[in-house]
Amino acid sequence: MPKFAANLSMMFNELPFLDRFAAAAAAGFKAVEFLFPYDYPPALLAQKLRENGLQQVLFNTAPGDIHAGEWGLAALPGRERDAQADIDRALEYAIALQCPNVHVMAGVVPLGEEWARYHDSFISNIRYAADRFAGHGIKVLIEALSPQVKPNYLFSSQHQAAQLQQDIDRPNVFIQFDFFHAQLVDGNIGGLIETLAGRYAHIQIASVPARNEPDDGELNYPWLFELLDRSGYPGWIGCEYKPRGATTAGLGWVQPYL
Ligand SMILES: O=C(O)C(=O)[C@@H](O)CO
Ligand SMILES: [Mg+2]
Repeated sequence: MPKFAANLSMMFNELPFLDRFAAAAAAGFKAVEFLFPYDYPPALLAQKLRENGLQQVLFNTAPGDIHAGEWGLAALPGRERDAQADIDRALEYAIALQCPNVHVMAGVVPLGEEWARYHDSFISNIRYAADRFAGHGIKVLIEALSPQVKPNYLFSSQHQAAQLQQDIDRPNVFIQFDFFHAQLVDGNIGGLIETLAGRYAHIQIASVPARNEPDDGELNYPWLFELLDRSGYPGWIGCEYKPRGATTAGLGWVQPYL
């Protein structure tokens, strides 16, 4: 049976952020993920999780200067100190929130820059994160982002993610397999579920192409959920979608699984 985590950055947006925990629990979710915890002290977020009987299953390292076009620092040559400080800060939150996965965001490669230099910085910073997190049993996740959402991100394909994972060569580094991006870039989601089995530790879902509830569009989600079960996927599935209307009104698709 698939296990679903509410994404509190996208879902329950009708409410202030700290109220979304209770709303997710009231809707029947047992786990949550979100992009960034850094506006709140770790103890406050831990309290929200505890009060609502929720498990935190994923968050990201800080994005850097979003207004300057940054979306993660781990691949940026010359920014190693900042990237590693962000990784250290994420580790503090992961420990406080008992969160098993942290997505370490790579960053954007500006046009005209040499991709290989960014690749090498990414490998080195992800190894740093993996070694820091290993003693705490925390996994480092890397995620391919489609150009439609994040142009010139370091990597966009699941095949690149798999190659990077191999190059990084650390046992606690896994792919964050987002079906929305994967369908836009690679297709063949069923084939990827099977060929990459064991190499992804977290999944995210949304309809394609609208990125709404996973009950419409190109992907047949009930079929994919069965395939994930058959493939023995043990992890969480993050609901990283933009509700078409009120969040609770769009939860019909998840009712059989909660
Ligand atoms: O955009 C996504 O997809 C994510 O999962 C974010 O965490 C990173 O852009
Ligand atoms: Mg995602």
